[in-house]
Formats: sequence, C-alpha cells, structure tokens
Amino acid sequence: MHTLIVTAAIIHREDKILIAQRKRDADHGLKWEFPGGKLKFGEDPRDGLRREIKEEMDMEVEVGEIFEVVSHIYGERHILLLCYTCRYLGQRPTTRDCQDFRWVTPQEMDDYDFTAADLPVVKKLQLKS
Ligand SMILES: Nc1nc2c([nH]c(=O)n2[C@H]2C[C@H](O)[C@@H](COP(=O)(O)OP(=O)(O)OP(=O)(O)O)O2)c(=O)[nH]1
Repeated sequence: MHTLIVTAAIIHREDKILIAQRKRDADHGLKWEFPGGKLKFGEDPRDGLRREIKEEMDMEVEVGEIFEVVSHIYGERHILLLCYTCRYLGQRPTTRDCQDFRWVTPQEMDDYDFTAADLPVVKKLQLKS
C-alpha cells in the first residue's frame, strides 16, 4: 500500500477545457481524465506537470495556481491528485501518449466516463461555470 502523487492540468481555452482519454491498456483504460501523470521523486509538481503534458500531448502549457486537491483510494492505491489551472499557449495537442482528447465545457463533461478521483473536480468546474 502506498500513496502516489499525481498532477493534472485544467487547461482553459475560452469556455472549454482539455480532457484526455487514457490508453486502452493503461490502468483505468479508456477513462477520461485531466492530462498529467505521476510525480517523480523530488520533482517540483509544476515541473512534473509540464513534463507530463509534453510527454502525453507534445504540448507546452503555463502552469498557474492550484485549483483542487483530491485524495482518492483505488483499492490498494492511494492517489493524491494535484489539479492546477493552466494557460493554453496555442499549440495543438497530439495523442502522443493518450487515446484521444477533446475540448469540452464543464457541462459537457457529464457525457464522458471520468476516473473516480476526477468527479469532485468536474463538479467544482461545473459550479464555477
Ligand atoms: N493524469 C491523471 N491521472 C489521473 C487522473 N485521475 C486519476 O485518478 N488519475 C490516476 C490514474 C493513474 O492511476 C494515475 C496517474 O498515472 P499515469 O499512468 O497517468 O501517470 P504516468 O503517465 O506518470 O504513468 P506511467 O505510464 O509513466 O507509469 O492517477 C487525472 O485526472 N489525470
């Protein structure tokens, strides 16, 4: 049993936010999430998030303020999810290490099957929109 720190990006483009679908063979395969990934030992969370967005979508973002922190347990795994508000810098995302991606409004997020840890984040975005 252990705790994983995961960073995730809430990337705004006008009234939409970028969401990514996990690869079929990943854990939580084909679920939707906010782009990001696991923090490496000793890494600054904002640097880790920028690295993950580059690896996953070949895109640069400016990482801003923390939006939400979620503590969630998946069986034997405890995840601490750090969600940061990010600024879109105009580059087109790619599916370098994700199945798919979409730009959606918070209300449209109801149509996507998100990982369980993300549900409070989706709710908070919907309340704010
Ligand atoms: N990136 C991301 N991961 C999330 C979210 N919600 C959520 O429960 N997770 C979980 C899914 C995974 O178990 C874990 C993140 O792992 P990951 O597989 O995306 O990270 P990674 O790219 O560093 O992984 P790896 O393939 O290099 O091992 O956190 C989310 O919104 N974004």
